[in-house]
Amino acid sequence: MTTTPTRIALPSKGRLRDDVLAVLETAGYGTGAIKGGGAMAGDGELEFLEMRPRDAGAALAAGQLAGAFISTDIAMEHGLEDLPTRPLGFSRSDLVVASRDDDGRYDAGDLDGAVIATHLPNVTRTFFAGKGLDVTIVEMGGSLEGFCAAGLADAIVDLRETGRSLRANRLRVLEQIRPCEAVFTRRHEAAQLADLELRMEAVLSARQHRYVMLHVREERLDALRELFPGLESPTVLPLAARTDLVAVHFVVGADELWRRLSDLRQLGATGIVALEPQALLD
Ligand SMILES: Nc1ncnc2c1ncn2[C@@H]1O[C@H](COP(=O)(O)OP(=O)(O)OP(=O)(O)O)[C@@H](O)[C@H]1O
Ligand SMILES: O=P(O)(O)OC[C@H]1O[C@H](OP(=O)(O)OP(=O)(O)O)[C@H](O)[C@@H]1O
Repeated sequence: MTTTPTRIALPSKGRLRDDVLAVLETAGYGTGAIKGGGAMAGDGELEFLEMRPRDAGAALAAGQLAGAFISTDIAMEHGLEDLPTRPLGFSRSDLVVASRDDDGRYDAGDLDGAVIATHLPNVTRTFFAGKGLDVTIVEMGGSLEGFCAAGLADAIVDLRETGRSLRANRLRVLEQIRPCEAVFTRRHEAAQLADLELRMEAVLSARQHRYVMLHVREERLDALRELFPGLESPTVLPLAARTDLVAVHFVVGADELWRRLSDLRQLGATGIVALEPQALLD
């Protein structure tokens, strides 16, 4: 019996591509054959197709894909927000409304009758309609900030990461619409997709944690548990030729480890090694 491959879109270029490929590679999907040249057959059950994220959003909305690596803003634009979605924690930005900093406007409510440039016409239409404002939308593919700075639009609906592009064009934020990041969105329930999500979950969770090994006096184990409240049952191992110390292995959040490192020292911990796990599932 032949099975139909489950088609997943990967970013063919742009900001999402490298991070998505890195997650897939760590999750054991060989990405060596993904070279920006189009389709890549996967393991016979999953087929990865390289597409612009925008096109992937449109294809997913049209029911032509099982899933896609896209972003919050693209999912909003194509009405995909109700599909099962896994945030990926990278390519974070804010979707904002911005206008020139000397135009006397103070919030988005000041834009009735205005011309708005955007890459996201549906999101923009819905946003202003929700406020009861009548605007003219100019859909663009290129840089929006310069267009607005030149007076060709009254405002833009665009992403802000560092704010550098807005500052360079003397624009300021009138309203934040919502935070955005890379996401995996799927349309189907399939075992291969559940497996992909589980593997990604393990990789993404592992990135936030550290596997810690250290030596400490046995009578300090309770104090160690108090330092890390989530640490109920660390692995405690004897050390060769040492009766005064034990080895302790445990997993903690990466942030928590750095916050507590000097406390660990004060507890008398030595031989501290922290590694990033490849996979972590509770
Ligand atoms: N400055 C940024 N900071 C963080 N994330 C961003 C930034 N710009 C874009 N992104 C995110 O990356 C996604 C893809 O953007 P990218 O520019 O790679 O593709 P695109 O806009 O579809 O490009 P093109 O239209 O040229 O194919 C966006 O939908 C957005 O979520
Ligand atoms: O707040 P910042 O860090 O400046 O990032 C925001 C900019 O990044 C994106 O554009 P991108 O750089 O992808 O290229 P584009 O201008 O060609 O759309 C976005 O459309 C903004 O223009």
